[in-house]
Amino acid sequence: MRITRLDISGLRRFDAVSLAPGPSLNLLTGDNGAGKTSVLEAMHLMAYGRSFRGRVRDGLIRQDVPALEIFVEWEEAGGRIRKAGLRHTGAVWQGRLDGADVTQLGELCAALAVVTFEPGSHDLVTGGAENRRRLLDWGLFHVEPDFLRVWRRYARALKQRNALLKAGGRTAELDGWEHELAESGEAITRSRETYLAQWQPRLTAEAGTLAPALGIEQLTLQPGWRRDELNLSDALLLARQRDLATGFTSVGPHRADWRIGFTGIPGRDALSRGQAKLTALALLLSQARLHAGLAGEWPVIALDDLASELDRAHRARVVDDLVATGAQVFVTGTDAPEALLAHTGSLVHIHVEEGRLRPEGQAR
Ligand SMILES: Nc1ncnc2c1ncn2[C@@H]1O[C@H](COP(=O)(O)OP(=O)(O)OP(=O)(O)O)[C@@H](O)[C@H]1O
Repeated sequence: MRITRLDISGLRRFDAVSLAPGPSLNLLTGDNGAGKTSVLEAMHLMAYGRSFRGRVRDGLIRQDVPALEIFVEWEEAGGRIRKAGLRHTGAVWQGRLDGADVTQLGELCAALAVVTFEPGSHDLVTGGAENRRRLLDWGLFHVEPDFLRVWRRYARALKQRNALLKAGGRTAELDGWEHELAESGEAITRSRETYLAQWQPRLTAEAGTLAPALGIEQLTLQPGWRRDELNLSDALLLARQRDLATGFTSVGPHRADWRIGFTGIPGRDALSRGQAKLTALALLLSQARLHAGLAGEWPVIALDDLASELDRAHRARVVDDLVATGAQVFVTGTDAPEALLAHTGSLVHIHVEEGRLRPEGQAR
């Protein structure tokens, strides 16, 4: 998919700006604090319902306005033009998709696919399980039509069971919600397992060029309970007394994680910061490639501050590979990385200056 128009207002320092990106490489340059990352944040917000730098209420809305507004128009591989709008006050949001109101933010997120690599992405590798779970489920939300429905069913049952646990829980009611949890939770886990198995060879190939010394070969799901010994229904029953004491559900796919297997180093704790970044990039790019295979089109790729994240050789390799795929790519930087200038024919260069956007070369 390719974004053909992006309007942003009231986001960080932007008053109201509009961008008509090119179909291939888009470079956003400008001084520190000019607003380059904010452009990627706007796309990310539409695609994920949150920024990679925190929630909307944590400072995303311009100081002097009540709400931020984003409008994105994009073209799908088959030529269909899609439009999405989002207005967010930090507490309340309104969304539109293709001219109709949406009731769930997830509808916007399922429509627009953006993969973002940013300075915090190493957290996917070295940080806690939540971001990894979210990344895995992002892939599934986009390619498995029923996944969102099953996931919501699980989330609802989990909320109900937790509420019952806190209230001292009656057995019959707990039985009912545990049945729901077990059914939907097993389905979520099967989907995650299948997806990871499809992802693994692509990750191995991507990591083989980006970070061959690490020997990344395996992706292993940790389902959130001892699945090799018992099914989720039994695991929930077995955990019930403990869960009644603590007031929350201790087993299930909401506690899942997945691990990357390294043969070249002892484990993820041995990764340098740069290696953690390369591993995260390999994860994101291989997932984008998997998405392209399963969904039939590449997601939009956003690479924030590429020059400070990667060395010269890796920058060139990543940019060259992405240009060859035909994906639409956005790159930010204080200067134009030489890796991009090698692609002048397909490059759209935008200058970001004090919250304004100007095609490079155009008079101020
Ligand atoms: N809520 C807000 N209201 C007004 N201005 C804001 C708000 N939040 C952030 N800003 C300003 O918006 C700008 C955000 O810049 P952004 O992080 O997008 O810049 P950048 O060009 O990517 O910078 P860098 O190169 O330093 O990473 C900063 O100047 C910041 O001070």
